[in-house]
Amino acid sequence: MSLSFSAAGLEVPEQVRAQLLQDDVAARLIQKDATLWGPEAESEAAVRLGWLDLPASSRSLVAQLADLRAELAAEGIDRVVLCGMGGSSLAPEVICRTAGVPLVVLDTTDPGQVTAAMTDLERTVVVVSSKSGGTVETDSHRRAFIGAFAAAGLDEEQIGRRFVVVTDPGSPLADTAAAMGARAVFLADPTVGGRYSALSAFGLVPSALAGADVGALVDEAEQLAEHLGDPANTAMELGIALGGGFRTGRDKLALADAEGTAIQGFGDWAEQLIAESTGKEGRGILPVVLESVDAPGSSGPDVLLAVVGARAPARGPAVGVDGPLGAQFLGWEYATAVSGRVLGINPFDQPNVTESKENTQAILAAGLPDEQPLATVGAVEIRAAGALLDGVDLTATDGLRLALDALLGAVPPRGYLAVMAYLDRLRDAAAADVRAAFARRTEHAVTFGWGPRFLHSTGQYHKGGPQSGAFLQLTGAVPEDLPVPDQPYTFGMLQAAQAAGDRKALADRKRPLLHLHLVDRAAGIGQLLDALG
Ligand SMILES: O=P(O)(O)OC[C@H]1O[C@](O)(CO)[C@@H](O)[C@@H]1O
Repeated sequence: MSLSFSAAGLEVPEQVRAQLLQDDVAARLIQKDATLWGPEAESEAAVRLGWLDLPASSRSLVAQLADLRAELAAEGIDRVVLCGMGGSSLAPEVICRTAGVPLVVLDTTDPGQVTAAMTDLERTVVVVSSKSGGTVETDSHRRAFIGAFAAAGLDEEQIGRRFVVVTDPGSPLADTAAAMGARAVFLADPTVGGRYSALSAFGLVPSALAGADVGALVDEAEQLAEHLGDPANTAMELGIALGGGFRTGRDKLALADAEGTAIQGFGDWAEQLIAESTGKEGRGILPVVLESVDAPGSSGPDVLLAVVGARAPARGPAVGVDGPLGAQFLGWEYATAVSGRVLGINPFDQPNVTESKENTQAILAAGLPDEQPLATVGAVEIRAAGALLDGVDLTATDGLRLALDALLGAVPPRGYLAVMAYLDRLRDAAAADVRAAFARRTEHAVTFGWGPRFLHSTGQYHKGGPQSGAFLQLTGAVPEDLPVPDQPYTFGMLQAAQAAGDRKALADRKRPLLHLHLVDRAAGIGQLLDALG
């Protein structure tokens, strides 16, 4: 089966469909017509449409990866750790979860989570994936693992053999990989952007090494690719729904895996694709990843529900996209590119992501800010930007709830609340429950992201999209920090600088922001959930 599309209760302005048809968008897209997104996007689009070729061009990787997996297995190496951010790790995570094979994904700077990944080293291979080769999180992971292997007694040559690298040709990481004698280096197609790279070496290498059937993924995508020139193909229908939903005020896309579907966690991948592609120039579609189809936030006046792995629920407004994972990846990429044309933006750049990165670097160089809490309630230090908490009695017994209510009250009409947790997403997993707890208390869309991972995803939308967000930042105490070898900072300092850098980017935009620092993470999360009822 390829991909099927269904919709319920969604009224798409006829003009959206008619215009796409009249402009011959389906045929022009598969011919890689870089003029589809306007003159300003043309030069970027000209070097960003290679993802359309991947169902054919990635096939040669399949046998090569099976051989590499067998070679590693023969040496007793069967545990795969993937270091990569955003487009360099989100697809492998969905692929491996869906296939039910273990893959340790490191897309964090949390010292506890990084330390916990450095176990079972005798059977571990580390895949370092970075398109640019310059992403600080990924480079820090690479350094930490080199240190850990050395501490375990491996010599330089043996250490190099524990690394597999995926990067673009000519990137600094390609040089580093050669210098460290990496076991294998996969140079990806540079005309494929990070969030469109699921079916490239970025998606396939770690997944295949972990044991997923990547040949099947390529087959599934290829079956859909054959139809993409058809003006009424299913991916085009999805693109029309996304763009048409936006035009009718449904600019929040609630994403859920269908109950019982084999596909696991698709929303986290689609979130980056949609947020980074469309959230710019003051507009965009905000993806809201739901815990289930019926979770709070699945409906609302500005919400379009998208169910992955089933038909659209009759209650609508909703779309359903059914079909295997390989086809889903390609179909959503195509639909996002189409919706970019409807929105009138360039779906291939991420102009506001560098800002937080630059803030992080500046803070690391200048030293972390010394911020004093406005109040401490149990395990939670309350900090805020601007006048958000003016007049709020934080000394009251329910001071924390009052602060949270003040934040909710600051969400503008048709706005959203973003919860951003710079915590350990395994040990502090309960923090994610905050999303549904908030969503039960408000009509506004509520999103949740783990920092710094969301900086490479919804972070673009927060800063480049409509300025209608209110933000809750969670940070936590670091009981045991971890050095980043040969750098003047630790993981804990990097994590804190990333959080502070993003606070600055949001404060510069005068966005309402509440910062809660959990001096005891588990107790603080519990308190927060209690306060939200
Ligand atoms: O693969 P890289 O270059 O390390 O980038 C990781 C991620 O960072 C971003 O470039 C921007 O945050 C994403 O678009 C990308 O997927």
